[in-house]
Amino acid sequence: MKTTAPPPTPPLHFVIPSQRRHFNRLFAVVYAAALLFLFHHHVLSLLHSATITSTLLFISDIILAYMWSTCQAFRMNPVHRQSFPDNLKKILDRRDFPAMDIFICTADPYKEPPIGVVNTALSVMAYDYPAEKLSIYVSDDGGSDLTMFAFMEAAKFGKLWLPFCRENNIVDRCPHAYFGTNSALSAKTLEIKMMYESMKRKIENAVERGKISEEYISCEEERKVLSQYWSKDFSRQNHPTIIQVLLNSNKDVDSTGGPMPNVIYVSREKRKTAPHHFKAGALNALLRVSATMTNSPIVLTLDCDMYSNDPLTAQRVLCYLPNRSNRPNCGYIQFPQCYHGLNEADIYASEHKRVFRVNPLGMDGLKGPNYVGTGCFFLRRVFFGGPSLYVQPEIPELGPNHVIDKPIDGQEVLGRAHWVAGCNYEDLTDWGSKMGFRYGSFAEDYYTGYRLKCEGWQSIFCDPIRPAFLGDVPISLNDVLGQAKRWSFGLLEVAFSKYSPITFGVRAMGPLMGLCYAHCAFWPIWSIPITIYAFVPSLALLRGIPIFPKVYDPLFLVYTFLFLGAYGQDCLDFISTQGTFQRWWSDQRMSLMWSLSASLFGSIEYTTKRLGMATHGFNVTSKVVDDEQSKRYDQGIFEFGVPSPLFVPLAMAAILNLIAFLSGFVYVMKERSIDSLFMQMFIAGFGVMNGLPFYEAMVLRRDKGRLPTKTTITSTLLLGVLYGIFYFVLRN
Ligand SMILES: O=c1ccn([C@@H]2O[C@H](COP(=O)(O)OP(=O)(O)O[C@H]3O[C@H](CO)[C@@H](O)[C@H](O)[C@H]3O)[C@@H](O)[C@H]2O)c(=O)[nH]1
Ligand SMILES: [Mn+2]
Repeated sequence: MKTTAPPPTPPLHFVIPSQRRHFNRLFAVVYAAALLFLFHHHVLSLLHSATITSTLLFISDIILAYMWSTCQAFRMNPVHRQSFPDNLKKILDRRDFPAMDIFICTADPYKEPPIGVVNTALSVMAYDYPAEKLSIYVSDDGGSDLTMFAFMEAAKFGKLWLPFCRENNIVDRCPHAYFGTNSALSAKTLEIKMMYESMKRKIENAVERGKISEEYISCEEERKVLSQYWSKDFSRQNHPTIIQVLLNSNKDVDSTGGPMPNVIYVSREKRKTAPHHFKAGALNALLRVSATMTNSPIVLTLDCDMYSNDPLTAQRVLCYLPNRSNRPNCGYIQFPQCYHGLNEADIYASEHKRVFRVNPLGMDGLKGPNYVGTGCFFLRRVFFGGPSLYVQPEIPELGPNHVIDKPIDGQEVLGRAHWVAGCNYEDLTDWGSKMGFRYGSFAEDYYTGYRLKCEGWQSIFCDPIRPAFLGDVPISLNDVLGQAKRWSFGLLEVAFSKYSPITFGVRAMGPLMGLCYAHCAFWPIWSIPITIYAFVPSLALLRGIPIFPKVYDPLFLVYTFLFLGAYGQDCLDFISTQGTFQRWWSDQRMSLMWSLSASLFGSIEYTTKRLGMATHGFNVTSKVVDDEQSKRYDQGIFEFGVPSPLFVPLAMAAILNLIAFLSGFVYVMKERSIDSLFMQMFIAGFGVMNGLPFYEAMVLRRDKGRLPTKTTITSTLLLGVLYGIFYFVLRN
């Protein structure tokens, strides 16, 4: 009898190990040997005569060596993936696509303009996916009628926008992005554009005036909903739960009669007496509310400033989830954070290429990337214990297998939804500790992903050529540093907790994965060596004191190799992930600035918190753009403007390095030899190169974004004090 082979199934994805792994492994061995040589020398010279400078340099080099060694874990086995959503239809009928719940967080209508949040929502409502299987949940931690109003408008506009995208096969399904880039418009398109502009005007007008004009409220029903916000004791920190089903896929249809996705607005209850755990708390409230209403097996989390850039993304995820990935226990698919509107040099290194694009490739070759807070599709099941250890929620209706057979706008469902969004609901439950998004760190994304990995979940990194999501970046240096300060704080909370990756993580998920997480958690301690290297060599240079080996010393070669090796490899990693040399230069400069300022302040704040001296809140990054600021940003000019303490250590280092370099030059001319001071001259010169935007902002610029004179003066005075201390220390 003839047997016929089953028809070959077309591939949904494949994975290719990076060729670079061989080189990386070899290079790691050579580099480690050089490090041993350096430390051999350090120990000998400390034993011989320990000075303050040599001790400080020793400490710096230990930390740098720690950062380098842990970083190697990312380099041992990077992989690249490709997925083929086009093949999906040959395997899976559209009717069998799993349902998805999409969470969008917003927290402040003045820092996060509602029109932006609406654009994000519309971009995912218009996914190329059966609309009735999508439910969009908006979490409004700002408890604002402005956001509610914006979404009422969006629900109406969506009924035109979705069929329009479908019929015209639009790829940019974020209206703002679409109308911003397309100029030749047909009559139909112009009509939609006018509708969009009119919605935008209303929403922006309401935000500008802080209240919604009478003429914008089109019916009694809308007034009733909005008036909930207008009661006397309603405030952002004190209000009852508001849940509003704005679109119901069982009832609402678009302008062509096709189904619409569910759109549900949620503002969880807030009381001043109950902790609300910031974004993690908001996401957990959404997890529960959505469980009572739709309970889809797949959950996407999105920040309000990150819109979908590719309608196929939800289908792409089905190439991996559920159970199609060859990776056992794969619990989530993470897309990188990519951004639009970066200036050419990306002066603030807002791409965060290492964190979002390079390191995840390395982790994907192990057990998968970490969660980065947005653009991540989870199996709902991951929020209820490890793959083989189910943690039962306190009521069975919240469990991932619970089936809902009641209408989402019925009393029974809504009643339960309100109850689980209550601010005391989590008391005495496992939410935030064993269930849901984890509490205890401002980097709730990092921490949650980390704990899921410890429980045995794995993940997949998906970085398609057309970015799946595009986000906004902060465009002032103060915002950029403020954001990095919050991250530093959050990471230290994990690094020094009982779940520290270095002790707990390494055991729970194996050495290489553990080292990856340990590298990130301790990232803020870069501030120690960078601060020391920014100040100590130059202070010594000012007084003509050599502290490094002379040029013909073999140790000089070791230093050169270590510096060039680390920088060179970093540059290679960066450029080979669609980077340019110019952007790499910005990236290395920002790394120095984050360490010297954001991490330094983050560490100080963390210490004061641990000592019980202060408490801190989650400072939401502003997404509002000032026209003048934005013009300067586009020209690649640094934006200082405000007299922020975050600028002070940076300005101090910039000034010191310049003076030291010049005075070093004078010494060298006098002595007619550069041998003993070369390394310090080089370090100061390097500081000057990186400090160029500062000199310009202090002296040459006259625009509003210059460095405030107050900051320059403060920095100079503090530098004087530092020099005084150093002078005193060196004499003794
Ligand atoms: O109490 C809060 C505070 C914030 N958010 C939301 O959290 C998101 C992220 O806040 P944002 O100020 O934009 O933080 P970023 O620094 O830009 O975000 C990065 O860092 C955060 C952790 O610090 C992660 O949650 C983000 O996903 C990640 O993009 C936004 O959608 C906010 O609306 C809330 O819902 N409730
Ligand atoms: Mn953000």
